[in-house]
Amino acid sequence: MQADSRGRQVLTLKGLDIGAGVPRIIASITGKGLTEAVDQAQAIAQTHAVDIAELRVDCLREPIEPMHVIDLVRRVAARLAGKPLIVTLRSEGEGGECTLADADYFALYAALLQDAPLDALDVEMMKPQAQVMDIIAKAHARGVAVVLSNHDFTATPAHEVIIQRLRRQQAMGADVLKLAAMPTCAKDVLTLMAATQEMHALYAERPLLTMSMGPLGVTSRLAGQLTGGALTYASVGAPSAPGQLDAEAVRQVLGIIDRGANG
Ligand SMILES: O=C1C[C@@](O)(C(=O)O)C[C@@H](O)[C@@H]1O
Repeated sequence: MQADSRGRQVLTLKGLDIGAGVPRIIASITGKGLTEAVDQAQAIAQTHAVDIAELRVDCLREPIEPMHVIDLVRRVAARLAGKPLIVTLRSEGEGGECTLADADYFALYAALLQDAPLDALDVEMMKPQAQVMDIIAKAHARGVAVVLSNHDFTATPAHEVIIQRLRRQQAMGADVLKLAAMPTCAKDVLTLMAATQEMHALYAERPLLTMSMGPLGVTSRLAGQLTGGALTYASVGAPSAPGQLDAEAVRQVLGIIDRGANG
């Protein structure tokens, strides 16, 4: 990690700087089985539009057993042509398909940290705190970055609550601060963007990854240059959440905004 004069750190994963310059683009691998997941990894490797892959382990239809998932992560990582890999188990309560008990969620993450070639791990901040802190320590001991995440698929928290959660993630030791919320009106999208901008301007020492989901929220996924968001999700094939745009289109729009903003 390098830091600027205000203490903002740039996270580097596999030589890719996150938190400086144009926002980085993440695409999710949502395959229901090994072959589909590996094919998606290959497609992500081949497009210049995507910087980072996220493997959504919760989308697997096969039993989520450590040996099986470790093998999957190895095969996916081998196809990514050097692009960094985030591994995510998204719980049902946060918009995913993982129904594992917390003990099994953390046991699987601990097993992956032992044996799988991942660059970052997505950990839901609202899980039991002692276990969250333990897995953060384990990840850091292995040189794996932690994305602490929080999702609200029904509403957008108030401006102050968004900032509080992102600050808490930072205090807990996150390397990336992530919050996704569902807007019910245009103002909710502006709330998410304004809270991100304030967090970036006043408090953030780590890269920010925030989004307002669904069709109403698409502007938030393109607004990192304005709000200070360092990363955004976009799709290669099937989106992994509502409102994700095609990665090629997002790459173009981010380039246009960057050229306009930097002359
Ligand atoms: O947390 C997120 C963000 C996301 O939900 C989105 O809205 O783009 C997509 C998920 O795959 C990812 O894990």
